Amino acid sequence: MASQEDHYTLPRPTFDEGPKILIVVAPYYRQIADNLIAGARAEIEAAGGWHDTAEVPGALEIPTAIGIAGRMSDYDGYVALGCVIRGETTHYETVCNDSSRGLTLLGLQGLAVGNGILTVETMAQAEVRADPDGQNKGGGAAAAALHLIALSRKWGASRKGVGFVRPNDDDS
Ligand SMILES: Nc1c(NC[C@H](O)[C@H](O)[C@H](O)CO)[nH]c(=O)[nH]c1=O
Ligand SMILES: CC(=O)[C@@H](O)COP(=O)(O)O
Repeated sequence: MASQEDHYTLPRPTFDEGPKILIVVAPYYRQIADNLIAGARAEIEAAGGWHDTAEVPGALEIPTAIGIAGRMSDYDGYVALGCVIRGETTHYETVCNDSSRGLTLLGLQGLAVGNGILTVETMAQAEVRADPDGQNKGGGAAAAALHLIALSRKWGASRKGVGFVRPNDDDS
């Protein structure tokens, strides 16, 4: 099995104007969430960006919250953070699959979304992946959003994204 250290990481993008990013986090496991948030914030700040943070009860609510923010605000991108740990039933599959699919659909609608929702079997697996000095999945999710924002700007999209029209868009 390939180790996490083996994969390639794109160079951090640069911006003339620091992007404004909303972090939406489900602190179902508080300490895990706090580590994911720390990693994401550090990555956004290193790129010269700004961040706000919103909490939702669980991973299933993250896509809905980002969808609401996408219609009601003008963030350049979004970072989804959470931790789903398998229990006794099949609910794990629902939470994992529906949260990730919801984020993918939002991306296909034109939002720049990085997915940092951990889907793991044990708390130990979550801890090493959330640790900013470990696998830093929160930082990785923020980096993904930053790269998508940079591509949007490179290809000429307005700050309001492409295709995700808000009711109050002045250029809609
Ligand atoms: N088991 C986990 C959940 N479950 C809760 C759901 O995400 C959702 O909030 C509930 O079904 C109400 O809609 N959420 C996590 O983030 N992590 C879990 O391990
Ligand atoms: C991922 C979940 O929803 C899970 O933690 C719920 O636990 P259970 O499957 O034992 O009800």
